[in-house]
Amino acid sequence: MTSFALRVQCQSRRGIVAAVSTFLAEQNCNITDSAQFDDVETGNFFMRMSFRSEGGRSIDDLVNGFASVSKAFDMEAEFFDEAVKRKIVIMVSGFGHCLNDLLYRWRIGGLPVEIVAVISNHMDYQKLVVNHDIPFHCIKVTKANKPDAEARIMNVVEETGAELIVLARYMQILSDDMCQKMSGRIINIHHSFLPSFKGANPYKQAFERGVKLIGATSHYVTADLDEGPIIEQDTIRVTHAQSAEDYVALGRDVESQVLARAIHAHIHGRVFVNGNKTVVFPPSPGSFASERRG
Ligand SMILES: Nc1nc2c(c(=O)[nH]1)N[C@@H](CN(C=O)c1ccc(C(=O)N[C@@H](CCC(=O)O)C(=O)O)cc1)CN2
Repeated sequence: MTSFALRVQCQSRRGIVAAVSTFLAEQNCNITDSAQFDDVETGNFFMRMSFRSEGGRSIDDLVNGFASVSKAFDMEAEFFDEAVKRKIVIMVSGFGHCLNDLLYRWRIGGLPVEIVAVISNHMDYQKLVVNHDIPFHCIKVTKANKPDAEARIMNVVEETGAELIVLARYMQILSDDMCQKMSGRIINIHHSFLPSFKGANPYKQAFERGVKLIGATSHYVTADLDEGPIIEQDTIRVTHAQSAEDYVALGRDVESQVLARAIHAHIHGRVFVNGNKTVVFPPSPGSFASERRG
């Protein structure tokens, strides 16, 4: 029995949930999980439903059948098969802890994606990546060659059919054009609890400010550096006795965990961009793939 999901966003009005659930029942589908959010400030409505098709309906059957409901409520609607793995490209610079964490989670089945390529502006992690039988591309970036370098990056994305780029501590600022072209399809991990300490060296900034908490933020990438819609965040405590170098070491785990949570939410269709914010629905039951030995 196939497990599908449906994402809906539209202007809020009465009857949306009733119309969608009635449609699914009429298609012999059994709803297994449902979440919705009615943003009274913006009038935007968001819904995500997981369901099992007990009548052998295909995605195309559902899309075609749903057209009248979608039109009636002027919806943006997307059906997807929850078993189909999203294709992702991971990008990294000099700090490889998030990449390493993602590769481990992927290897044990904890991150159900297809990693179609890893791209870096350094060679440090070429062996690690190739040892996972994943294509590795080293694309050096300078201020002079940035347009050409980004063209090569986009070539990898297009040739592999990647739906998502993950910046796993990739430390190059992407052009406005690339951010526009890939809007909602690039996730970054920033090593601070945004909006504090944007830009380069956030741990140094935090140390000089004398904070008692450091953190990490995963967000969609926009042209405005580290200003994109936030998907996930977390923090850990620090003390007066620790240095900025200590923060770098202490921050690794929280950065890796925050990024993994953000990617998990995105690939399961649980994240909706709502202006400069996001709506993030909780994981569906059983959505954490059964892990196996690493
Ligand atoms: N257009 C965007 N590009 C990137 C974003 C973003 O939000 N919008 N996030 C960054 C990641 N990042 C912090 O998380 C970050 C990366 C790089 C820099 C920076 O100042 N880089 C300098 C130096 C680069 C180098 O010497 O290697 C630069 O690019 O000129 C600040 C913050 C990823 N890209």
